[in-house]
Amino acid sequence: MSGAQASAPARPVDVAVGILMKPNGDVLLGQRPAGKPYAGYWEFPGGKVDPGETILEALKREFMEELGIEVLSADEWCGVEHVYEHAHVRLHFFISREWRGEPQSLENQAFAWQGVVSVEPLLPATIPLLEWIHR
Ligand SMILES: Nc1nc2c([nH]c(=O)n2[C@H]2C[C@H](O)[C@@H](COP(=O)(O)OP(=O)(O)OP(=O)(O)O)O2)c(=O)[nH]1
Repeated sequence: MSGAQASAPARPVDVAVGILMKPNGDVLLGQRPAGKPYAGYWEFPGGKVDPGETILEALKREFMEELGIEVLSADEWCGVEHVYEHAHVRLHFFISREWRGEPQSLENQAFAWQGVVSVEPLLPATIPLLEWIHR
């Protein structure tokens, strides 16, 4: 392989991310479990889109797998690309105000409802979103 090929950026991986928002503006954050890159960092729940899945389908699947929550509706809000050492990701952020169920820690992760987000550290690509949410 030539040097040019070796350093070419990998195609971004699509990630579906959901911001559950209560009527009072509180949002749900989760802490990345041990064994994943950036373990212990806080993020909005979500995960990678599987082949053949729409982004919304991935969002619903991840919320069910991680938290036992059925997302009833979600609006696509914004997209952010970020290059980490472990991956180049394209994050698709959705806001949901309609879901069924209470969050459960199905992957042994911590989670927290936050008004003013005070958990840390946060995943680097997620930090700017917190400012935008409250605008
Ligand atoms: N869920 C989520 N991922 C985020 C956020 N911000 C951010 O940079 N990411 C990045 C971290 C990861 O590189 C990627 C999500 O991939 P992941 O590894 O958590 O996905 P997954 O649950 O499908 O993981 P796996 O099955 O491969 O273990 O997106 C965020 O707010 N929420």
